[in-house]
Amino acid sequence: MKIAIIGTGNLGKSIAKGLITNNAITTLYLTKRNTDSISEFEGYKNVFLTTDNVLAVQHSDILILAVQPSHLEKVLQDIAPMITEKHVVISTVTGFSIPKIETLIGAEQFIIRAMPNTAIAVGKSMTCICSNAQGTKRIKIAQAIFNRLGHSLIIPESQMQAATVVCASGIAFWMRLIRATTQAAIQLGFDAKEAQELAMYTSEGAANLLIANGHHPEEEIDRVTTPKGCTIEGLNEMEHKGLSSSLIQGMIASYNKISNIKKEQL
Ligand SMILES: NC(=O)C1=CN([C@@H]2O[C@H](COP(=O)(O)OP(=O)(O)OC[C@H]3O[C@@H](n4cnc5c(N)ncnc54)[C@H](OP(=O)(O)O)[C@@H]3O)[C@@H](O)[C@H]2O)C=CC1
Ligand SMILES: O=C(O)[C@@H]1CCC=N1
Repeated sequence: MKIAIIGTGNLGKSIAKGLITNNAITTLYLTKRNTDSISEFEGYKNVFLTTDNVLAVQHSDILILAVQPSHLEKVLQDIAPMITEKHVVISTVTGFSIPKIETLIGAEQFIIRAMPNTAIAVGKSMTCICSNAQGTKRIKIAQAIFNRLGHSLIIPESQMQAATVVCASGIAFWMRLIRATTQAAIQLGFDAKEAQELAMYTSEGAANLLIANGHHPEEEIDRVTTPKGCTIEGLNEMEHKGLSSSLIQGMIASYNKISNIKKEQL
């Protein structure tokens, strides 16, 4: 696949790492205005770094847009004349709707929105995908890319804002939970490195139990909470202090912020 990542920042670099590690490219063009900060990708076979978005578009079939929301309109205006029927345009940009992308490059183009997360760098992204009417003809290509770099789900565009919070911001939320678990483990006597090891692999085990068994989390919790034991004591104390409630409220705040980002684009 001939892929270009337009805007190789935090997310773009993560996607590039995932694509390179998984041998998912024929050529890969990585663009940003200052390419010094992506010099780590120099020297990879068939990977090209450039400040020239138009050049990247001309040499690629799949265009992954990963600039900040306020930069996307100008980027699309610049590359629109170069976009042809060979291109599939995949935007990862938060709050920038498909109808708005259509007004800038044309509704006849294959337009897909994808919401991956930074775990794409290690082939473990949960990526939600939607498309315009034309893009439904190419959505399998996007799914193939994102399934190679993790797990994907096709959703209606109306759910993209929620998917951004749960999956993309979700990485940061889970990191904070893992950090808090690590801090507790240190207080309970482990050194910092061991504490993080315990937190990381226990959270991986919890997720894998659900993935493998398809159970509801409470079913797995019931297997751990020995009557009158230490686990239910800890869980109930966490709930008295608002663990579930603060997570839910944080995610709703995150969701509402995206509405403001959208208004700023109007
Ligand atoms: N970070 C994440 O985990 C996720 C981010 N997203 C979305 O992805 C997008 C990028 O986010 P993130 O990676 O965090 O942001 P970054 O700021 O890290 O990356 C954006 C990159 O775009 C480059 N850029 C800006 N203008 C241009 C231009 N005209 N041409 C080419 N490149 C340009 C910038 O580099 P330079 O200034 O050198 O040009 C910068 O490195 C956002 O829209 C965000 O909502 C979605 C899911 C997850
Ligand atoms: O924080 C943000 O706005 C972007 C979108 C989701 C992850 N990072």
